Amino acid sequence: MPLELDASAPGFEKEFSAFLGRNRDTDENVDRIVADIVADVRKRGDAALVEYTKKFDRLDTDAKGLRVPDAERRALAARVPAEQRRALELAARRIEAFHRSLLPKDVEFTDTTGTRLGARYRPLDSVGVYVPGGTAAYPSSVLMNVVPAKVAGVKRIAMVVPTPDGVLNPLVMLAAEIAGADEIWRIGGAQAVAALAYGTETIGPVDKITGPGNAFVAAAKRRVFGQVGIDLIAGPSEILVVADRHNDPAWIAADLLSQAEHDASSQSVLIADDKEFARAVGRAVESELKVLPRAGIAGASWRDNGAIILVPDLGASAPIVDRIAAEHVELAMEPAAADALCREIRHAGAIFLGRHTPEAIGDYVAGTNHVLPTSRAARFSGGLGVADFLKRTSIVSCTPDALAELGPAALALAEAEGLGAHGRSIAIRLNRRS
Ligand SMILES: NC(=O)c1ccc[n+]([C@@H]2O[C@H](COP(=O)([O-])OP(=O)(O)OC[C@H]3O[C@@H](n4cnc5c(N)ncnc54)[C@H](O)[C@@H]3O)[C@@H](O)[C@H]2O)c1
Ligand SMILES: N[C@H](CO)Cc1c[nH]c[nH+]1
Ligand SMILES: [Zn+2]
Repeated sequence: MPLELDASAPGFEKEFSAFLGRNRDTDENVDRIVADIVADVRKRGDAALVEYTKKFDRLDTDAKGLRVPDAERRALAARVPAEQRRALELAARRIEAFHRSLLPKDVEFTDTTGTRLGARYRPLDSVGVYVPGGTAAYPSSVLMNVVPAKVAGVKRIAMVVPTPDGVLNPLVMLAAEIAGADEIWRIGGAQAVAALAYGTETIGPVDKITGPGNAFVAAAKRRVFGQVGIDLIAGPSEILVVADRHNDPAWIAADLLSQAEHDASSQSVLIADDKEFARAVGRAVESELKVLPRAGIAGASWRDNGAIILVPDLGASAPIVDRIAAEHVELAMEPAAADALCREIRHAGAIFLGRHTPEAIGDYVAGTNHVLPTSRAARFSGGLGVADFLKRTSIVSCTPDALAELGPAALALAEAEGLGAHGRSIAIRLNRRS
């Protein structure tokens, strides 16, 4: 059974804080293992990459064999049945359309002094896209990363994906083809992140690494940040369902398990205002676990990281939702109630409204991005978007009059900071001594 909490009970605050404080993806062990792998790949390049790929993915190849040749990609992609191809194409079109709408516009602004100020956006030169593949293949994650990178105009997109036992997934290859990845490398985990960050003899380094992954991938991204940019920490998946008693318990159970089945470290939480309904959902989860293909992973996740929280009033549950700051929040209630609660929620990666918007629709075809912040990172971060593949440059242009107006204040501040050369570079243009 998962943890059961009652928000009206006296010990709630202590138990809830302990639940929030649990660390599912940054335990010291993971960090230590990842530190060694990253340092080793940085030092020994391809030789280390090949060794770790053999150890973790059971792929025995030399460095040349790590790159997927275009012909192999095409041959595999051609095997994908028409229905799945159409589904991927539909998803790609919808993701592209939504992400085009997120493209920021350059800004130009002239203030009252005549100073021209601007901000312009330019695409990154190169990105490395991590596509998970350790326990399941994620063609949808290929689209979620590569399509926005293309919309932004990134020139070089290097995709990495682990291939357990050396098996390449045809749908992942097709998704890479549809979205337009430039390079595909069959590597994963911390070693892939390190190779993208520092480069090896065969893999050119990139400027930024994006994409979700397990705890090892998330820890590696944290570690290489600074050498390269990273998008956000998109680790083991999470779902928080706020459901009233008018839902079918089987629907809610299915939603909770949809994220539990990703990873034993995933987190599924139910917030309900009716004890009998919450119990019925718990029973429905147990019965669904008897037939689910990934029941081992989903069951472990539900029992170890799951929670059922009883609240007196769902309409007032936003503060609890915010403290969990989940990757996905589902509001399974009447549309007006869902809209009202949605307005109150401040911390969530994505919010799904109403009884007919299961989170899984956002994983695949809604058009929004499924690479979203986990481990409460929704407090300070949103999901992956076009902006992650762009950088902003500020532009400043002063006329002589504008400099004459603004210069004295800058000069005063430079003098206050004791930075003489700063002051001089302004004063010299104002024909003054500083
Ligand atoms: N938050 C999001 O937006 C989002 C989106 C999609 C997927 N996900 C998450 O991605 C993850 C996918 O995980 P996965 O494991 O299937 O694939 P993965 O590609 O993330 O990880 C596989 C790699 O992990 C490394 N690894 C595994 N065990 C290791 C060990 N003991 N020591 C060192 N390295 C080890 C190996 O190198 C292996 O290649 C799940 O946690 C899922 O929830 C998150
Ligand atoms: N739910 C995952 C994000 O947390 C994304 C995904 C990919 N495939 C299925 N689901
Ligand atoms: Zn999912």
